Amino acid sequence: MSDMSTQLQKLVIASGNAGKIEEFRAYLADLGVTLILKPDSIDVEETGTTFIENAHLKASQVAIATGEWAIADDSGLEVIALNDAPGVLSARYADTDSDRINRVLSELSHHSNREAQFVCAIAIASPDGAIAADAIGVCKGAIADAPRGNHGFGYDPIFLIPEFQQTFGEIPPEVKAKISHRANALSILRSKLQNFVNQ
Ligand SMILES: O=c1nc[nH]c2c1ncn2[C@H]1C[C@H](O)[C@@H](COP(=O)(O)OP(=O)(O)OP(=O)(O)O)O1
Ligand SMILES: [Mg+2]
Repeated sequence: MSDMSTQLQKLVIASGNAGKIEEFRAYLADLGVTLILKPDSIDVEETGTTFIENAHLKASQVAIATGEWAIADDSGLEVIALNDAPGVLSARYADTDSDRINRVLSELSHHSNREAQFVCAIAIASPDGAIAADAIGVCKGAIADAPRGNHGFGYDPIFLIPEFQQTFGEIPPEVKAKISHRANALSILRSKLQNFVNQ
């Protein structure tokens, strides 16, 4: 691993989520690495019980399948009053984004505690599938009474940042990029990557 600076020129984004991919492109634009998309044909089963396990699975398997470095993200919403659900099952909580949002809102309607956090685990794997670095980031907030705003993706319209009294659906993307769980995880990961990326 001593000559990584010459190895890491291309990086596959191991995700099929257009919202995440857009954020990765923005957050990693200054890395000086060519970002490539994962082919749709590579589909990794998320069999882990934690965000970090699933991030490792996605990064390793996409790296091996493409023969390139790969970066993966496994993330989700933890609602305190729902015992941290939907958690790792966030993407599988219902069939569509709006159904997933409605399920959280209806399950939370009986509770007064609306505290929640987004969690993001990120892993980067070398072409042989070995995990070179990983990191976890969180972003604390609360669940809004109803969806608000059109920015972002997934649960963003119901994720309220108390400091702004706005949801991630209302907050501009460049502000989300400073405070999100994904931004926090990537900043930790980047400090670990400094040894092998020219930045
Ligand atoms: O910033 C976010 N803003 C809103 N919602 C978010 C965010 N970050 C994660 N989420 C939600 C989307 C999905 O319901 C689940 C992630 O599930 P997760 O399996 O990691 O991603 P995914 O299946 O959508 O794409 P992929 O696995 O191909 O990367 O949490
Ligand atoms: Mg997924």
